[in-house]
Amino acid sequence: MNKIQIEDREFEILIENDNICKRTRLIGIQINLDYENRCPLFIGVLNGSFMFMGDLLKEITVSCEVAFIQVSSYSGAKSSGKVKEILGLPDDIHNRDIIIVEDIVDTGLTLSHILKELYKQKPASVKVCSLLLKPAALKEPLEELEYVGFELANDFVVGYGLDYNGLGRNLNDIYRTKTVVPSAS
Ligand SMILES: O=P(O)(O)OC[C@H]1O[C@H](OP(=O)(O)OP(=O)(O)O)[C@H](O)[C@@H]1O
Ligand SMILES: Nc1nc2[nH]cnc2c(=O)[nH]1
Repeated sequence: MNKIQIEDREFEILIENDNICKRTRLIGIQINLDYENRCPLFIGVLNGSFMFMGDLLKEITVSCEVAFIQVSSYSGAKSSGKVKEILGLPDDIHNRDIIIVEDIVDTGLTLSHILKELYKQKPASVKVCSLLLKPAALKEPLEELEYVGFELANDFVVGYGLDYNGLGRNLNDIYRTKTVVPSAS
């Protein structure tokens, strides 16, 4: 299935599931080496990370724990407008080795916010593992970004956990918005 339609948008295939699995296996091997004799706590950022987290964890052989958080945006009472709240953040991460698992890092703003909250509990270490990264969209460098599956251009992508209007998360492959070729006139 090279082209798909979700609501008003057409998408074309970008990364096949086979390649995602191969890359995930390599990331898993690297994490197993880096965390030998440690017990990292993997924290997945919902909703998008659920599929990557599941497949990544199958490759992890070191002793580890798993948790999930969700970052919700809502209009707070503050006049500054949007406030982001982190739901489900474990409160016992002092001195723990944390690996945050994301499906995608785009501007990096979501991660920056999560990292700021995590550091308040003084963990031993924090690294980020993201399946996808859009380097050109990053607002500022993220030194915690240690494991990256694929670097992308600034296209909107869906599938393998990522959604368009809530749809497409169940797709096995990753698709990008089809480039519209202007018709000659
Ligand atoms: O780097 P950023 O520009 O902050 O974007 C990255 C965030 O966007 C997506 O989540 P989204 O808010 O779409 O929620 P979802 O995971 O529930 O789809 C993704 O899962 C990241 O958490
Ligand atoms: N589905 C989806 N969510 C995102 N969040 C940040 N960038 C993206 C993207 O390209 N696709």
